[in-house]
Amino acid sequence: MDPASYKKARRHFLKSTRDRDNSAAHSSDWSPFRVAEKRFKSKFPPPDLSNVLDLALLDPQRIHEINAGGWAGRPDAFPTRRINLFDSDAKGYIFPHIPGLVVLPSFLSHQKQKDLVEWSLSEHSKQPNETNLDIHYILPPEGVWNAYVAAKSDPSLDLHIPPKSSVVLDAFEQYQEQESGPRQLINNTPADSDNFDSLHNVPKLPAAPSPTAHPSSPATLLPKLRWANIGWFYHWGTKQYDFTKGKIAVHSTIRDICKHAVRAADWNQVFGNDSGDAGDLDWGENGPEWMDWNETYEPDAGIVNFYQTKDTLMAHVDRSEVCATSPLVSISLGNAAIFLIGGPTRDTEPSPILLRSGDVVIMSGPACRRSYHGVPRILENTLPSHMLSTDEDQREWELYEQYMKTTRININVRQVFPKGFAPQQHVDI
Ligand SMILES: O=C(O)CCC(=O)C(=O)O
Ligand SMILES: [Fe+2]
Repeated sequence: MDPASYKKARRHFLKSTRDRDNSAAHSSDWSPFRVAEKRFKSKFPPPDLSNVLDLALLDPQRIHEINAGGWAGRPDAFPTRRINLFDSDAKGYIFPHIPGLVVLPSFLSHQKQKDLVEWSLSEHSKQPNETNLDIHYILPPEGVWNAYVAAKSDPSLDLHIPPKSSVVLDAFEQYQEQESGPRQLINNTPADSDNFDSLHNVPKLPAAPSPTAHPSSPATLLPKLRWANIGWFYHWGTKQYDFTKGKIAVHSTIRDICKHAVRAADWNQVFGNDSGDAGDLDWGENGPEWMDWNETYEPDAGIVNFYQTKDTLMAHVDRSEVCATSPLVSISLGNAAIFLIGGPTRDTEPSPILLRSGDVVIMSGPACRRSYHGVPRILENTLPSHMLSTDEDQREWELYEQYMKTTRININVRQVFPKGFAPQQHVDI
């Protein structure tokens, strides 16, 4: 080795050793949740999934889907219990150490999964529903997906979507631009019925558009679509809902699926006297509410998350909803993911669960509903074959298939207010 190459190789070796030592020093400070996130994020070497719960392995009809994707966990990674489901051929599972978590693998038919992908992109990701792209771009009314499809079929219809920062700002907007500093992590106060008025009165400034965004085609913006709001508007800056913008009804397709999932679960097995630790939960002043969910559960907010295979969702708690115990229903579509769920702080060791297309997760009750959770990994190349186009839908589905090859969609639906509660009657809106 010539002296220059030797020096270079040595520098590289010393640097990588130093980096390793530094990260080792930090890793002792990492919370168990952070350690798990790091482990599942790793591309080289790929993560070991032997401690990941994979309930699809219990279903002979899903063996092809599991083998084709090349990733599998274990059906017994941690203790589970089967529960009865009403009015559904699917199966339900609960977990003694996470009271209130219910997983319904394959709850949605293959056709329903395709319908929901279509709904998420074509019907929902456009005005009046807000998306992350609306913060930075003046999107056409048909939304980024439909603009992309139109340009594919006729290139003369391709658009240059202008960024908002190129638009001349009025004085008020300029003032807001100056006010908004670097992005800060906001630890929001958990909402409840007593602090509703004070949270509602916190000013909610619009997010500042990126000054570096430039005119872009729908095809370049589509992979940057990250979320689309459902129902009550969520304000990311304060992590609170903004009731001044009014309410958009939750689409009947989504509402029906969520209600069906909540009615299907036998809540007596989840929270009743024979449910072990779940019987000791602190439900707050109104006491246990699960007995009434068949009547009182009414979704009114949520988000559609779009993940490209490199994307992750860091550990968080969804605590902006006044209803702190009512079910949150979460639908997985497309590529599979590792979902981590822990406890009230990041110091609880999280349980990893492999979620596949068509699976539904319900987070409910005082413990689970306010537990840390996140998605550290989308498992690449796991789009199941039933999400590919068929002879019949070849033309319409081709672009969906292409997009979904690198995508996972999660429809995450919540209840902010008790059924029938109208915030307009409590504050000036
Ligand atoms: O993608 C998921 O499975 C979870 C999403 C989530 O936790 C959220 O949107 O709050
Ligand atoms: Fe969440």
